[in-house]
Amino acid sequence: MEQQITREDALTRKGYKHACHIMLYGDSSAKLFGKIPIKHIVLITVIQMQMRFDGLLGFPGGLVNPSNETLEAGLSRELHEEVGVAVPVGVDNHVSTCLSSSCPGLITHFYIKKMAESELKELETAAVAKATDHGLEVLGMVRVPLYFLRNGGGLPYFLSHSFISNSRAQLLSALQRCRLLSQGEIEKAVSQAEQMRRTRSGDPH
Ligand SMILES: O=c1[nH]cnc2c1ncn2[C@@H]1O[C@H](COP(=O)(O)OP(=O)(O)O)[C@@H](O)[C@H]1O
Repeated sequence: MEQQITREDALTRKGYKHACHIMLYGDSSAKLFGKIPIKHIVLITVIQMQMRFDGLLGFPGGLVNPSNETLEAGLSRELHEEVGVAVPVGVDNHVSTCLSSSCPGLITHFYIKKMAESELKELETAAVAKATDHGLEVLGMVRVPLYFLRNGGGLPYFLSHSFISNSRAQLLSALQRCRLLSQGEIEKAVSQAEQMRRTRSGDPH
């Protein structure tokens, strides 16, 4: 469990690195196979370093040096490199700050921004066509499937993949905070994903 601290406390601590990541999401009227409502688009990026070596998923963003720029300006700069368009981020988009348990000396800041479906689609196109990091640090943008299909398809399968740092916990708390899924649906997805992980590893417990 990551230790939560305030954004202000984080900025007074000396000797820490700061990583800022963001969940960009929006409502969608599209339907999968013409019948399963997509409801919401949640973008999450696959980052090159993790993809090359262990295939991890994470949110767009990166390291920011608060002595050179504000956390939000640094996050906007990282986003521009990764998605190829300017995405303004403000303090009002900040949702949590944690001391990383997996990476000592790292503080992770998490942000959420709601966008229009048209803006998200433009961003997905630009991420391939214009982003300087495309094919390098970022291998591609993927959408999180927020629905349930038969045999664990959709969100449970997605959650059974590997995620960098605390990004999986950030995703789950954001789904709840933004009311994109009910608490019961989130618990169902987490338990089905856990079951899949056990089945794959051959561990029945
Ligand atoms: O989506 C995320 N949520 C939380 N922490 C993350 C996420 N992605 C990466 N991190 C952590 O932040 C650190 C720096 O992130 P990233 O690799 O995106 O920055 P960089 O591209 O500037 O090197 C990583 O080493 C990892 O521990």
